[in-house]
Amino acid sequence: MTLQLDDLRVRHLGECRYDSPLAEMLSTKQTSPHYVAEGDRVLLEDTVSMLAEHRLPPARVPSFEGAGPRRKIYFDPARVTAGIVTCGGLCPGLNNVIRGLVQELAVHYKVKRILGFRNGLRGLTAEHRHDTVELTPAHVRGIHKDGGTILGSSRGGQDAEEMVDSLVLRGVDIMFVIGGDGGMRAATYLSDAIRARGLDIAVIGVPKTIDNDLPFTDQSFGFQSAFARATDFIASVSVEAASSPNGVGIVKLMGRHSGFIASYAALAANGADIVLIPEIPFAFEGPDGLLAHVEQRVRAKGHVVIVLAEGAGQDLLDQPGPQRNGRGTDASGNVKLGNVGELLKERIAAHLAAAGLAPTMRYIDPSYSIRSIAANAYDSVYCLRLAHAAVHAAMAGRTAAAVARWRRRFVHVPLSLMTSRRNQVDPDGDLWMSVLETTCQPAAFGSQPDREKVRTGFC
Ligand SMILES: Nc1ncnc2c1ncn2[C@@H]1O[C@H](COP(=O)(O)OP(=O)(O)OP(=O)(O)O)[C@@H](O)[C@H]1O
Ligand SMILES: O=P(O)(O)OC[C@H]1O[C@](O)(CO)[C@@H](O)[C@@H]1O
Ligand SMILES: [Mg+2]
Repeated sequence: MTLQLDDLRVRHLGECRYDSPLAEMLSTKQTSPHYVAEGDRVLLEDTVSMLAEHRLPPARVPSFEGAGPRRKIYFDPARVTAGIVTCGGLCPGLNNVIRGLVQELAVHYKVKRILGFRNGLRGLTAEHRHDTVELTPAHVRGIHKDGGTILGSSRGGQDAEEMVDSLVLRGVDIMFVIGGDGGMRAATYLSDAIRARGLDIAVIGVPKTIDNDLPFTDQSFGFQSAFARATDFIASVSVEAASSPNGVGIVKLMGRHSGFIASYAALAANGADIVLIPEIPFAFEGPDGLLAHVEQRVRAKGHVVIVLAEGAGQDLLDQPGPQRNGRGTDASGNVKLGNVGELLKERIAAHLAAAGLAPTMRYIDPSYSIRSIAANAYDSVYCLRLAHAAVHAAMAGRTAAAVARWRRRFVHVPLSLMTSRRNQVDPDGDLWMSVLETTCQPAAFGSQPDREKVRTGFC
């Protein structure tokens, strides 16, 4: 199914009748390479051939509504209450987004009441709906220097109707949901339940996750900070491996079912011999299997460095059964991953010993170390600008939408699209080509069962 222009339209709560306090700032604004004027749109596709396939005039090809302040807004700032919640795994930049939201709401729109709901969407259940914190610029002044989230986060499913009751009881007009695929899914259910009740409450998602597994955004915030931190561990394990006879350095990195952190960290560290990601299955055995390649690298250079995405090789661990992997799911329904790092260590150590290359194994699993840090400079700016875009969207009455950066422009993406599929590394894309060019590893290790085609199109 090819996306059409109407698939990318964002819902508006109604006519914007109030003058925006930022209207004066907009008087001279027009579209340029550095600004998307009100009413203009950002193309979904950015190559001549992809655009030509539509055989449509520019105004009809799929495009996103540009983000940014509007001259007229839907809500009366003097009477608005905003709510903020952070959900799912921690991610560098969460506090930066909270700070940006509060600053833009309070300072520029003069919104007087901003409620922080605690510990993820459980903070919107009947049990916790009154345990909120009033957020003011003074309260959030220095939080951007800290990792984590001052509001707390959690996993688990909550009832949409119960959450809507909380918004009504607390008088919330705008709800900002900062979350990953799960959080965006929850925001979708929340806005659906609000619409079914005919309520005038805007729900705006701010996509978040170190995994970068969200579609329709160039990168999710926190991803750059996480993979930058991961390069430190790759550097350490490379030193250990290079300083030991038949050294084998392995770093296992987060990313769930997407291999972006492993791919980018390996490219940034630029010293890995092998990168293993969930999107590309691998076999241990056989003349072109992984073990033969590891042995060849150890014989050639005396050591080997492997960057392993935590979601790689799950098929080698999976047992048949209802959850496919037999390990069940977490409170949010995410499949629990098996420890492919342990399997890799065992198989490589045994193979090299049998080949007469007694190995020195060095294994690092940074785990939470790459996501509990503060945002780096890039993500700090990105988070602040996403927060500004989210406030402008909400005040202009947009809802059931996320703010995202798409081809360098800030845009509004319907939540239904944000949850339509998982963003994964395209085995036929240029990122993976760069990894192969850097590691000189083969495109595949061992004879592959038919690889589950990674859905990398727009839909
Ligand atoms: N299928 C779902 N239906 C309703 N709500 C959901 C669903 N999945 C997740 N949620 C809600 O979203 C919250 C966050 O989801 P999850 O724990 O999967 O993390 P996430 O938002 O995907 O972030 P990350 O991927 O960075 O960990 C959950 O606590 C739950 O409240
Ligand atoms: O926070 P938990 O429940 O330990 O889950 C860890 C998962 O969360 C993430 O950090 C973000 O989704 C994944 O990369 C990782 O697999
Ligand atoms: Mg997720």
